[in-house]
Amino acid sequence: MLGIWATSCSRPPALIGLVNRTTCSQRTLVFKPRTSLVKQFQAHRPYTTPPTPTPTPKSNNASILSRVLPFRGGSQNTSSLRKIVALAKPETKPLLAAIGLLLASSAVSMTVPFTIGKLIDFFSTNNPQIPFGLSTWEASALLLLLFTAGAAANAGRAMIMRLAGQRIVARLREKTYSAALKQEVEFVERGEGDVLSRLSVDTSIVGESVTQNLSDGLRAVVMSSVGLGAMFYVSPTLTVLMLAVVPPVSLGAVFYGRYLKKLSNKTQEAVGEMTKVATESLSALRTVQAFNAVPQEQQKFHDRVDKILVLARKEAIASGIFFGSTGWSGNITLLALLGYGGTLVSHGTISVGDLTSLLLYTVYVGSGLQMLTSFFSSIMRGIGAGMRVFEVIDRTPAIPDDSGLAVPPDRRGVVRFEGINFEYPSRKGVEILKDFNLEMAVGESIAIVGESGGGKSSIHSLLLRYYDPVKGKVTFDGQDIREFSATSWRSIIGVVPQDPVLFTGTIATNIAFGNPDATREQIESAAREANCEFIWGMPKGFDTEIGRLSLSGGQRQRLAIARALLKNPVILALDEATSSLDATSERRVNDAIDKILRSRQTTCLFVAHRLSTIARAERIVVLEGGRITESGTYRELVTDENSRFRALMAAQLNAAAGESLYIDRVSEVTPTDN
Ligand SMILES: Nc1ncnc2c1ncn2[C@@H]1O[C@H](COP(=O)(O)OP(=O)(O)OP(=O)(O)O)[C@@H](O)[C@H]1O
Repeated sequence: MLGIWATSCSRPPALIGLVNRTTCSQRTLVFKPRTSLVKQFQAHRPYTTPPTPTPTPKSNNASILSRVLPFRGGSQNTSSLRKIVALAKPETKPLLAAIGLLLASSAVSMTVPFTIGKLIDFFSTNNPQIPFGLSTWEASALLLLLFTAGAAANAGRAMIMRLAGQRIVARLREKTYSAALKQEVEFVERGEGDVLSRLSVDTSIVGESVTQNLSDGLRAVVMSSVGLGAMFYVSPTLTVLMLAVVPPVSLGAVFYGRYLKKLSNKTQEAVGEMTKVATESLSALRTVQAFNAVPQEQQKFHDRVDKILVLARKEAIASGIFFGSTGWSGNITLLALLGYGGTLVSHGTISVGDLTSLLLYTVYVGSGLQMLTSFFSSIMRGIGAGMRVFEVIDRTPAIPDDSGLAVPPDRRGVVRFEGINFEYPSRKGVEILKDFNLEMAVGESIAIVGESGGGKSSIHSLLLRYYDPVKGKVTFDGQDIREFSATSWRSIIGVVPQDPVLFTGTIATNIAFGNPDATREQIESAAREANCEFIWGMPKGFDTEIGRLSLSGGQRQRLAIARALLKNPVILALDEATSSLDATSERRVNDAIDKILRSRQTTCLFVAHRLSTIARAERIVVLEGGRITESGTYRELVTDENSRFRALMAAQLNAAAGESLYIDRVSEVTPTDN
């Protein structure tokens, strides 16, 4: 009886979560861009997400629910529950159909114990009577039809529910993904949003809780209530005897459920730690192998896996005790029922068939109660997962991308950084830029130089509105760029990052990234302008898959330049890779830059490290202590013996080679217009 339902119980929810999380972590390894991963794990400073406003419950029902549900953060629970229910709204029709089918199939299965009882009585009496005056064949055919209809209804219910669940998950994933893509980079890149696991694991849990759980929960309610009613009908005394076992088992289930939830949370955390270790070392496999740190990394991973095992052991012991004791108490009740029921049969109070029906109904009620227990724990998990998912969906990005004015694509204007103070949200109090001022005329090219970590790339981040300044403003044509919609503002800027990311796809789709409507001609022309001649040398040319290529730093940079040029940008932000390129690559990149400077009216802001690039800019500004300390043409700064620029470049060049090498190199460079 109880033993039967206990052993038939599926894997505890916590374990399901564990498996899913592991799968998700594997996905993380595949899809996460390397740079952001490394940044995520190298960042030791905690980043606090802006608090999500806690919605207040609107209806009385909601506040009642919040008191009933044993979960922290009542109003968030109810709001999450409400949103989960709202998600199921488009599926109302299929869900209603499934509920109808569920009731039909449950009604059929509830007749099984009754039918078996009647069959036993039928075969054990001398003069059997079939109800409604049916013949044996007719009764058999009717039963066969009934059970077939029940099975068909059950199959239909399962299919409809599963499909509806998957559609809900799909919608939820898309909503979460588009909400995540609109967040400011800080939220996603620093991993605080934990977007990937919300996207894969939490959305599935929510989908399960609306469909599978709803279906199981309803079935459980039908099974236990109808079963109980039938039992009272057959024998009230025996029913009361059987019910004696319910309170202790329910109490045990509550304690077990809570313990399981606690363990499950700890397990999720431990799995998260394990994933972090694996992601870190796998994304830096070259370093791990170069330093022969494989055993060290294995040990780290082993420690995390061990932690999960310890928790799994606790969970195994708890579930063993719970299911063992419920099974034991169930079987004892069964014995008591059999003993007492047997006496009633021998006294002729009830028939053998009635006793059998009663025992079978007891099993149904038991299964129903068991299902209700897991139904509630799954609902709890669904609500918890929903809270995590809706946190992303409902989050207002710090820099909204679609509100604000549109910038006409042909608008030209002066770009000004005016009295900017800037610090990263994760490093409050550490000022990267202090009263930073810079004016860029239309079509002017400026190279920013300065010490590593001085804030050069941060200027690009402000220009692109990945962040907003704490004080001051960036203006374009006299207008604060915060007045523009971020999407529209970014559409006129071409970006060449330090470490360009190439996406899965062909060379052509990568150059056309963000410009899916670009023609092949436009793509080829941008590639030509960016000196990407290597593409024509490939057997499949522009249709070569990126995944199969191992491109050099210079090639990647030129592809990124082509990608930026295809946008026909008004402003070009180029962040030069710190690592040096080989002489040919450097020349090809510089030639491409030259072409842009000569042929376009594009305002260019270079974060430059190489002398050969720096020399190409019309103006060089030196960034020190968060502000510009020097500005001038290359020749002006290089010929001024006391210039900060000279000192900086000298320090950056090989110190061992000394001043002479520096001077040699300086004299090798032939600036364009300076
Ligand atoms: N997202 C971030 N959150 C917190 N701090 C950051 C972030 N990005 C950069 N920093 C820090 O801000 C400072 C300036 O960084 P930035 O990348 O702008 O310097 P940089 O001059 O471009 O350096 P490099 O020449 O080495 O590329 C550094 O101390 C860096 O560690």
